[in-house]
Amino acid sequence: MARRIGILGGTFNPVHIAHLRGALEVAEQLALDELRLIPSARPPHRTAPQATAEQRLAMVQLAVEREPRLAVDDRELRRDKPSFTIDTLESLRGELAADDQLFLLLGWDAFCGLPTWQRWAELLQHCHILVLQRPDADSEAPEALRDLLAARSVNDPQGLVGPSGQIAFVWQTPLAVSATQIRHLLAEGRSVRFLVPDAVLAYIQTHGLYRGQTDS
Ligand SMILES: Nc1ncnc2c1ncn2[C@@H]1O[C@H](COP(=O)(O)OP(=O)(O)OP(=O)(O)O)[C@@H](O)[C@H]1O
Ligand SMILES: O=C(O)c1ccc[n+]([C@@H]2O[C@H](COP(=O)([O-])O)[C@@H](O)[C@H]2O)c1
Repeated sequence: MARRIGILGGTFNPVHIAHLRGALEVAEQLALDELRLIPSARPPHRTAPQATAEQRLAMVQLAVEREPRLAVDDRELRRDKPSFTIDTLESLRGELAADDQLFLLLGWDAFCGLPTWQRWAELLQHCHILVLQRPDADSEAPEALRDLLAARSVNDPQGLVGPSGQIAFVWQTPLAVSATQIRHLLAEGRSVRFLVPDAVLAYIQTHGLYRGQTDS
């Protein structure tokens, strides 16, 4: 039987409750067999984060360790080049059966940036795209995405058929939390308790991450 696999890529600098809650809610709503969080080793559109790829991976591993619906995939740390999503999808597809369904989760802000991604027009050959609403983001889709949305979007994520090729919007509990906000709070010496899992908070404290810096 075809499997249903979701992936959420991110810099996860650090991973926070909106990533985790969104991933869990989508996994439940779409009855996914697996939802993998994939830390970006070298985020293509950002300056290098202060936390190393290994530290960001470790925080994601701690965050999901007691949640059987969520898993971590470290393949982007095993590639010695920028973490392009098309490469990740091609590599995943090489491990799946042809009829397995692959769902790429993107927050609204990430989705709006799609036309700037490496070989972006090929992404839907490998996966469906699930767009997560994000309360802290602008609402207009860029012009470059209008035709794609008109041709490929379906109203109900339950209506996504086949292994790849369509776009749907998914509901998640709106959480206006960002990693930027968390880094800023930590730089100011303030608490981020309840914005990240306790195990992630302990890791940040043990490794002295995000102290005295205002970004990245
Ligand atoms: N609060 C949120 N609600 C919905 N989606 C989110 C939220 N925060 C992040 N995402 C999505 O999760 C994915 C990974 O995000 P990322 O690791 O860049 O976190 P971030 O909080 O956006 O980080 P930063 O503040 O450093 O830009 C992206 O697709 C992003 O849109
Ligand atoms: O493939 C690309 O060109 C590309 C460009 C920008 C971002 N991405 C991916 O999008 C995900 C979210 O990125 P970010 O920078 O918002 O954390 C993460 O998995 C990145 O690797 C991918």
